[in-house]
Amino acid sequence: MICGLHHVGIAVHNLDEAAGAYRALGLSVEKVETVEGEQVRVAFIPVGDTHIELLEPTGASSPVARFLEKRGPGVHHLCFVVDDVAQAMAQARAAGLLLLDETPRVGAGGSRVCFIHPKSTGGVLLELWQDDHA
Ligand SMILES: C[C@@H](C(=O)O)C(=O)SCCNC(=O)CCNC(=O)[C@H](O)C(C)(C)COP(=O)(O)OP(=O)(O)OC[C@H]1O[C@@H](n2cnc3c(N)ncnc32)[C@H](O)[C@@H]1OP(=O)(O)O
Ligand SMILES: [Co+2]
Repeated sequence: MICGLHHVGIAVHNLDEAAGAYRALGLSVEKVETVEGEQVRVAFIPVGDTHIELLEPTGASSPVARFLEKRGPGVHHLCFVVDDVAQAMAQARAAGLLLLDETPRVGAGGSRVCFIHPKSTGGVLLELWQDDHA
């Protein structure tokens, strides 16, 4: 079951520079971490019940580096919080969506996540997120 919008992922060349615009609006940047598996450095900016996730690539083969090359900086994905990622994946698979993961991968903060290919969702990369520490 989808419980909410956890974050909107934004691809940026430089996380610290990009954070400036959000700080100028009075938002605060929290939880900066590197997620090795995705080759990204991320920062979470709380906004009400959801977050902005800034994504800076840490290597040339990062999916975010490829995105920046092809499309430039901007909105990269939407991430839904789910109560049971395995169940949400099974539901998405049964509906014919193209999952990028057979089993959940490790996301930010040790979450368990799965991505859904944008070509099966009308052009938007989706992430399903189960937070076991919440
Ligand atoms: C830390 C973690 C977390 O929050 O916990 C994160 O979010 S990590 C976030 C970073 N990690 C990820 O994104 C992991 C999952 N992503 C991937 O595996 C990849 O980025 C893909 C989504 C498969 C796309 O890769 P790639 O561009 O190499 O594939 P492709 O050549 O098959 O691309 C097919 C088409 O999708 C488009 N495309 C690529 N990325 C897109 C995106 N983010 N949103 C919408 N469209 C996108 C391409 O421009 C291309 O369009 P045309 O055909 O029209 O040219
Ligand atoms: Co994300």
